[in-house]
Amino acid sequence: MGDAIVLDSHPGHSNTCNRPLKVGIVGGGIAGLYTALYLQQKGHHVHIFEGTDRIGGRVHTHYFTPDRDQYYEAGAMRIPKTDFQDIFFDLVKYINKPLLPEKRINLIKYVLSTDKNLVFVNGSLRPETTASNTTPAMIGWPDIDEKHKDMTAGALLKEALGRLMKKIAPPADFEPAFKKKIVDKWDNFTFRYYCIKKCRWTNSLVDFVETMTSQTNQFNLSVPELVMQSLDFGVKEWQTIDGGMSRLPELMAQRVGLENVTFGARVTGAVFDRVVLAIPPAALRMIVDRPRWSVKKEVAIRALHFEPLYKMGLRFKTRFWEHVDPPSFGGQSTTDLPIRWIVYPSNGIPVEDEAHGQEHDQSGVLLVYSWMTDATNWLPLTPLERRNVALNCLAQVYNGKKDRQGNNINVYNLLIESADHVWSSSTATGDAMFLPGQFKEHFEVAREHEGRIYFAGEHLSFHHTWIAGAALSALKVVEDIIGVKDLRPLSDDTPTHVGFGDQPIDLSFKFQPYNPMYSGTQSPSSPFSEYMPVDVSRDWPPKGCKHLPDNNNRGDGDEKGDNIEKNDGVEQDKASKKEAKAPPQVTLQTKLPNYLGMLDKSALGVVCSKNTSYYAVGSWDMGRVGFR
Ligand SMILES: Cc1cc2nc3c(=O)[nH]c(=O)nc-3n(C[C@H](O)[C@H](O)[C@H](O)COP(=O)(O)OP(=O)(O)OC[C@H]3O[C@@H](n4cnc5c(N)ncnc54)[C@H](O)[C@@H]3O)c2cc1C
Repeated sequence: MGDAIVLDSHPGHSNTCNRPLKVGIVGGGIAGLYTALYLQQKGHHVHIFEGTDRIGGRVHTHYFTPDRDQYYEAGAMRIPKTDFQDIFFDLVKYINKPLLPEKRINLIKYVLSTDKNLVFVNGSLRPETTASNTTPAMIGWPDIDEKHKDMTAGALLKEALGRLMKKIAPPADFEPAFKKKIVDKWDNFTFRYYCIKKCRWTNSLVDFVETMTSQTNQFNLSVPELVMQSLDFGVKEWQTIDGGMSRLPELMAQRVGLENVTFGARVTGAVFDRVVLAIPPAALRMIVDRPRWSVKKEVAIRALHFEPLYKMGLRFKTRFWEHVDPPSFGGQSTTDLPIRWIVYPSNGIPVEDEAHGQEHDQSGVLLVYSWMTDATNWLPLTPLERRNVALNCLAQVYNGKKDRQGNNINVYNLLIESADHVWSSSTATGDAMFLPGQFKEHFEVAREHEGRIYFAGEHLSFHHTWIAGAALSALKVVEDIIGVKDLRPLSDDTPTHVGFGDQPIDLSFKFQPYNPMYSGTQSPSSPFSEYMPVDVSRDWPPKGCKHLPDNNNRGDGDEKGDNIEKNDGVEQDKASKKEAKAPPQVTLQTKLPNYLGMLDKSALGVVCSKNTSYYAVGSWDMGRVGFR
């Protein structure tokens, strides 16, 4: 790798590195992609290893059909227009800038709530009220004193959070004020404790406000967590991406270059030179073949708390929620049923004169959304049971409601199909939401790098639970890697490329021996195979790559493995242990095509048996990916 000169003269974008770095990034969510884009823009070489066959992580639009508006957001779906989210809006500008107008990301209005949305609590529909305008008296909530019984849930929450919010409101500088006035003072306490101790509420009043404004047990999170979350939810203007939020990570990946992304590469060991682990703690914990870090770091990785999240999208023959009285054009209905929230799509809302005129009989998708304990409850059910529960709940809410022709709404008859995502079963398990003590004890240590290993992900930002948080954590990682403070986020005024010239990257892949335990596991058949139809069983090395002759290269079929690290990460059965002396290592020179993610087991098996007759691997078995 040759020397290079600093080329960046853009203010705030100076680069103290004098050579292009080769950075491996584990995780193709927003944090990994943002890190990759920024480092590339600075002239560094990146390669993303994504464990699944899909880019975007928790930004995940499920498309039922390719037709317009026939999708639901299984992950992120809405962005508040606040200063904290500037990094998101800037990123959209950055991505859009070089694109043709018809390819650009189009932000549309997202309706958070309307006064027509329904409230279904304590067994019946409350048509006269919205969730935040409901008082304990209206719905017969037990054990509420005279002073509070006619106060709305919204006003009560404002009362509780108001004095805390004031301490961090502008002109105060958010981060120092948040640390000093909120974290230092209140981090060891739950928000429930704060409401009881400071606001003199009863537990029953806390339960009422939590039921109407959030979901079960959220108020047992730390005070700073509730403050942080309320900051962003307190605004009126919201936006979403027309055509689905997944458009953002997909376009980011295209900009990074699909040849720089390997799919189906669940990393299980880390032997990197310089690497960014842009994965949630639950996934990091499962990388067992890695260095042990300080006690505090290890505790932080174990402890940082994630809450489960659950969403189901249901596609119906009509957008019946827009036809009933009162109609819901966007926003969400609040229930205390297992589904908790019914979220109506903000995309595809008919324009006003149409809405009041003709009947809309086009199909549409709504989603049900549970958080925390309410999300956990879906876990033990089968997909069919989950759909039955969701339909039963929707039927209770829409019982007796009629469409414009006067027909009863029958959700069972109207359903076309459904899909859901139990985030507790994914590598992320949900979203970061901190318990008492975690901002103070774990947050800073969790985001510090360990030598040349860096950590990114939404949980490592003050604004966790947001896409913006993931991007902010990535920005910090880039600052740490290149040794520059206060980098400006990517935006439409970011220079397209500040490089060190076109340097080839040497990538070195070590393949684990085939583990019979995994036989029969599904092959990560990548949707990208059409772009790169390389069959390495016939064409080795793949076009554009060549073996690099070096000491570590086991491309010669030598099964002694003299210069190769012994495989210690994967359990093998006795038979294969006898034969397997060491894993083969194949060193390739770039521009490396993105071939690993699309190969099936047999193809890779052939490659490896060409090198040694003992090994067969599938890309999901690829335990170690190394950068030299
Ligand atoms: C249901 C839900 C609703 C949300 N709503 C919103 C919203 O409305 N607005 C908003 O701004 N944010 C929202 N969020 C939060 C937002 O989606 C996340 O904060 C953000 O996308 C997280 O990005 P990340 O890169 O930190 O993590 P992730 O998106 O989780 O990315 C991590 C990636 O790493 C991969 N990976 C894990 N382990 C390995 C391994 N060993 N090897 C290789 N790859 C691995 C994963 O497959 C994944 O692709 C929501 C999240 C959820 C789940």
